[in-house]
Parts: sequence; C-alpha cells; structure tokens
Amino acid sequence: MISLENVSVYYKSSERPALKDISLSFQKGDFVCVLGKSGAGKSTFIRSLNGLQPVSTGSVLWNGRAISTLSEREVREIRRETGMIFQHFNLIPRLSVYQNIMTGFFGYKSTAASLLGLFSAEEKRKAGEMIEAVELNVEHSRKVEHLSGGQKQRVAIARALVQDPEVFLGDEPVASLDPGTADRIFQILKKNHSARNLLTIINVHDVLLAKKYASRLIALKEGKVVFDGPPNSLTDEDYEMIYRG
Ligand SMILES: Nc1ncnc2c1ncn2[C@@H]1O[C@H](COP(=O)(O)OP(=O)(O)OP(=O)(O)O)[C@@H](O)[C@H]1O
Repeated sequence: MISLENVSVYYKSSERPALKDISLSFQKGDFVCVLGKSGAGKSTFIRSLNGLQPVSTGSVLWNGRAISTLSEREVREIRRETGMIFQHFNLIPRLSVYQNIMTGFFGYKSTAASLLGLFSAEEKRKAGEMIEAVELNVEHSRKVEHLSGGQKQRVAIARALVQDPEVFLGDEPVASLDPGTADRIFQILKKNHSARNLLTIINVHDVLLAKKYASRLIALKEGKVVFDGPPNSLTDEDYEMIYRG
C-alpha cells in the first residue's frame, strides 16, 4: 500500500541526513510502531509517508505511484486518505469539540460550505458515531481548550476518523500524556484500526506500549532502519543498540 524505495531526507541546515536510504513497505492491516531515541528521524519518517515532508532522494509510493510524480490534486487526495494525529493535538482551541471534529470534513467540501459550517445529516451522524468510537464523554459544545490532554487526543482521533482514512499516522500522539491515558488512547487506536482494517503507523517513545499494541516494530537510529520485525523478536540487545550512544 505504501512503500519507500531508497528514501533519504536532508534538511538544508544539516549535513547529516535525517533519513538515510530507507526501503520498506506497509500493507493494510499493519499496526506499526516506530521506535528510536530523540533525533533518530521518527517524525521526519512519519511526515514523509504522506508527502508532508518531501524526500531528497528515492521515492515514497502509494499503491505503486511515487508521490513526487503526482499532481497537487492527487497529493491532496492522499492527504485526505490519511488521518493524522500529533503530540500537541493540532486542534483549534477556541472551537468546540463538535466544531473541531467537523473540520475533518473540510478536505471533502467546497470552501464556502466549510466556512459556513454547512454539513449534511450524514456528516453529522458520522461525527456522532466517531465521538462514540473514541469514547468521548464530554459535552459536544465544550471548547477544546478546556479539555484534558487525553480528551483532546480523542477529539483529534475522531476528527481524523470522519475522513474515512485508509491510513492512520501518529507523530508521538501520547508523548504528553500520563501512562494510563496513553494506554487508553492506544486501546482506542487499536480498536478503530481493527474495525476499519487501517494501515496504522505511529511513533512512540514508550517501548512497552509499542510492544503491547504493534504487529510490527521498526526502529530508527541516526536516520537508518536498525530493526524491523514483530514485537516478540525485539531482544534486550536490540533495545540496547537502539537507545545506546
Ligand atoms: N526542520 C528541520 N530543519 C533542520 N533539521 C531538522 C529539522 N527537523 C528535524 N531536523 C533534524 O533531523 C533529525 C531527525 O529529526 P526528527 O524530528 O525526525 O527526529 P525524532 O526521532 O522525531 O526526534 P524526537 O523524538 O525528538 O521528536 C534531527 O537531527 C533533527 O535535528
């Protein structure tokens, strides 16, 4: 579904590549956690998967087609097919839970309809269904700036799910949450992943959480893939190697 062929990413201000010669492929149904210490390239990796981060050399292919060869409209379609969540939620603080979730439909509507807040009965029904799917028990009219971190991440997940994504990407989505809340968020991600047969790829610092939920672990070190396999094959030596130095 998504594959990377010899992908490297160089940032202008740095001589060392953030990603170095990565070749991998991912299929629908995979639940992948990406490990690595700070600066290993995890964020760059996740953002390169849907073209948010352009690659310097090599190709990222969606269903066999390189993102770099697609038109702007086609790249926008790929973004629509990708639900994405972030460490800092990227919600609009002064808008309500409901309004934030409805912004998930913006990619599918005319700008005028989006700005006027014109949503179909089906879209409203779907938003309600996703609020249930993320087990969010707060008033829908509440401003998100008044929610806890875990509640905000549930809103962000619901907003991503109303897009009907094929692929779900997470860039450190639980890094600012306490361990119990982080585990609940992963449970919700896993439940929705299975219900929709998504391809889910998430960066995470917490190795135990990654081992508990992922079907496949990938570890990056200095921009290179140093581990790729099922969670039960990650040894103490691998762990040392990934986080050492
Ligand atoms: N916009 C940028 N400009 C220049 N260098 C960057 C930029 N973003 C990231 N880098 C560098 O690229 C490398 C990989 O960064 P990246 O954010 O992908 O790592 P990470 O594993 O996600 O780190 P963390 O866990 O701390 O978020 C680092 O050396 C970082 O300093």
